[in-house]
Amino acid sequence: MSTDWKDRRPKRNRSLFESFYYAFSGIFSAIKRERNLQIHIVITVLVVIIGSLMSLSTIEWLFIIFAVGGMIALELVNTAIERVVDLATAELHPLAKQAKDIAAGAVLVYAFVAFVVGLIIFLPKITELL
Ligand SMILES: Nc1ncnc2c1ncn2[C@@H]1O[C@H](COP(=O)(O)OP(=O)(O)OP(=O)(O)O)[C@@H](O)[C@H]1O
Repeated sequence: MSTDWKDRRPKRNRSLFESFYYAFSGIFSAIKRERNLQIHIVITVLVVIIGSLMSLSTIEWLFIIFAVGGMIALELVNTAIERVVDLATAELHPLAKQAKDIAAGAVLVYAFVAFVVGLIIFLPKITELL
């Protein structure tokens, strides 16, 4: 079996530090270009501020961390899929459409879950304040 693809890959990471560096530069380049990711970051900051003001329990913080962290991670994966699809074809193609729409669907599902988690945690505290 040909291993030609291995020779065409960019140079392998030499150290753990370099791997982190590339991962962080990927995160920053996605944040710079993707409006949805910027919105998620703003929401995350707001949720952390509001959560701190409402003194959430440890369990509540754990759910919030999984909700917002998972949301950002999934949006990064969605962005990576969009890039690969655009790299694979500049033409309109039904499979390219499916790949992008399914990845966007995954983000939508998680966004709904995160929203429900936020409602369950914050709604009772907000109604208590009113
Ligand atoms: N190569 C393609 N072939 C067929 N349909 C495509 C292709 N590229 C994009 N589309 C369709 O257009 C939609 C928008 O794609 P586009 O790449 O412009 O935005 P996006 O980057 O997916 O959106 P966002 O960044 O807002 O999540 C896709 O969800 C898909 O339905």
